[in-house]
Amino acid sequence: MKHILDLETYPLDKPESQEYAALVARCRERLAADGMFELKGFLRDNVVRAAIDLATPAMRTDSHRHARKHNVYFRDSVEGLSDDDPVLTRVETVNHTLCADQLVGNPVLTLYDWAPFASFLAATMGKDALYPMEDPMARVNVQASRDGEALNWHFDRSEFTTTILLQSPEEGGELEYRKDLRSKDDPNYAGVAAVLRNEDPEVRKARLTPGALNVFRGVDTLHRVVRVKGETERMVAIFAFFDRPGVTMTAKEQLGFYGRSIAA
Ligand SMILES: O=C(O)CCC(=O)C(=O)O
Ligand SMILES: [Fe+2]
Repeated sequence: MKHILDLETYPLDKPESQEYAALVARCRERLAADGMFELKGFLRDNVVRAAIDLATPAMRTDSHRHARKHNVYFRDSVEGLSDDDPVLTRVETVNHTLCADQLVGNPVLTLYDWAPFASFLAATMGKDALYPMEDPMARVNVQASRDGEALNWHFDRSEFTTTILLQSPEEGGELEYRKDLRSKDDPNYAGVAAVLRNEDPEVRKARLTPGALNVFRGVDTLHRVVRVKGETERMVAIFAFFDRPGVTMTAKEQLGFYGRSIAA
């Protein structure tokens, strides 16, 4: 793993060490303060390059182009809101996805299956454990956004999202986010509508660095990727972990997300 990750700076292989404890503490502080932490240079530069080179040809020919209109909840309706409520304004998302079965040999999969990675993420999130999925498609995705495209405003369905940016576009592609916009007890619809109108001064923009590990609390943090501009596509690896082992998607979910389905 030392050829893939910078284990001198980020000693994920030494969970008993003081350095590991200090790293976990730093990540937890950032999560509490910013709703996000970023570990720059986590994936080694030559590995980032290899991950891009391996994914790019398949991205051109085999990726699933997913274009959809959705609201921030990815739901058709929300109890207590009329269908024309500004909170349910539909925004457009376009991106291109490669699934784990199309990433064979890619170092992002090697990282995903390395158990200390899941343990480290769990520790930063204050969880006892996290487990990789058993779904042959959903485990790891590499998503590309091309000129004029982006993942639009949404809350995540899972509590945390774990990504590594592989390639930045020439322009755009930043992660724009509004921390703690809602909570379990308060959906803050007025606040959601204000962000959608571009009227919330607390929205922040993070320019992610290729190779950096990024973890954020997307369940209460409204976020989007800024529309990409230019020839170079934005490419990001997205890692799916759950707090129980053996999670899979149904065939219907696979079809909905990826336009095809394969059995686990
Ligand atoms: O592409 C990114 O940086 C964010 C991805 C994201 O928000 C998601 O997968 O839910
Ligand atoms: Fe998200």
